[in-house]
Amino acid sequence: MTDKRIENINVSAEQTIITPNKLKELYPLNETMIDTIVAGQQTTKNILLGKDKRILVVVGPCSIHDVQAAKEYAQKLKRLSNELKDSLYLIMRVYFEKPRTTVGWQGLINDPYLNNSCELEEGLKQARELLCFIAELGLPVASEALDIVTPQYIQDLVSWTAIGARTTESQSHRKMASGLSSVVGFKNGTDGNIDIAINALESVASPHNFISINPEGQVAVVKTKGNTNTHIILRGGKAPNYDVASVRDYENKLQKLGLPRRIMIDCSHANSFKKASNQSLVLKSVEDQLLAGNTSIFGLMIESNLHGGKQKIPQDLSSLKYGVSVTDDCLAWEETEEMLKQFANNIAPLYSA
Ligand SMILES: O=C[C@H](O)[C@H](O)COP(=O)(O)O
Ligand SMILES: C=C(OP(=O)(O)O)C(=O)O
Repeated sequence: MTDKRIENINVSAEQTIITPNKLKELYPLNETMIDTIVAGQQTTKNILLGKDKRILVVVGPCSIHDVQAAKEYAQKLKRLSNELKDSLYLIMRVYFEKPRTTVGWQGLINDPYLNNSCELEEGLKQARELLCFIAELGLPVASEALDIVTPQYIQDLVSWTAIGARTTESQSHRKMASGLSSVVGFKNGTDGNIDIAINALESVASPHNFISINPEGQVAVVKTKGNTNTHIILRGGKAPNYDVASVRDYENKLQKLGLPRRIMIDCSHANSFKKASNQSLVLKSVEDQLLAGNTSIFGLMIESNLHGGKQKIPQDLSSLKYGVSVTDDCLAWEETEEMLKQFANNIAPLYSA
């Protein structure tokens, strides 16, 4: 007999989960957290607009897979941020959603137990609990918005947002970003295409309409006002793109389109050939460019963890090494601290006037 099913042929299960409002009731904000987020959103905007001359540094693990290790990292970063606050504004990379080139672990929200059980509700709970902890510490957070529904659950705790290289050209991501309250950075494409990131700036500045969920979890049409607090992020492509000539080229492109010449440099990814130790070379080039008078580079991204390197997720999770990345190669905390202190010290003359 002919199988006449016409839908859900490739769907194996469907499960309703907690609503955004219910998750927020479980992990509510207090005054300290709200103060952290307001300051984080406002300061990143001021740096983007050039009103605050400090360099924004988005630094932290490639991905969060262990909430305890992330809390330990956040405590260290908070201390360092107090120390370097005259020239650098440190904001922690707290990335819960990983875009993959093909397949692989997709982050804490998607698979919090790292065993393909994909307990997404538990992932959302762990993510929100961690964000509340970091906000309570007084440290602002940066995250990538990859899934277009999850912002309803956690975005109130995020002060800066990335749209990744694999989704910068996606209309759905641009529409979602047009409604975000934070500054949003768009990466160039994995092949190095910068035009898709520049086009994204124009798209997200406009109001949009799209279908998502509301805080009660009902399907809703979201109408956005458009977000003009946006910028491009140079992450390298077929070749690195942080050098003086590339940066000038992108500044000119932005200027020709009447867009603000504001650029963040990602020291990792294709700019480092995915080798964590190369991030210091990128940082050195940024330092030289700033000292030579560059005013378009306002921010940096660095991938760093408690311990250096990376590891494959083992079958036997008891052999997972604590504080080591399960995605991209990361700098160790001590190297990160040393590198940022040196950078802050070297660019200090720019802040002494
Ligand atoms: O930032 C992390 C990775 O570079 C990104 O998620 C892609 O990873 P993959 O190429 O290993 O899938
Ligand atoms: C996935 C990331 O970067 P990209 O989109 O540049 O590959 C990331 O920053 O974690």
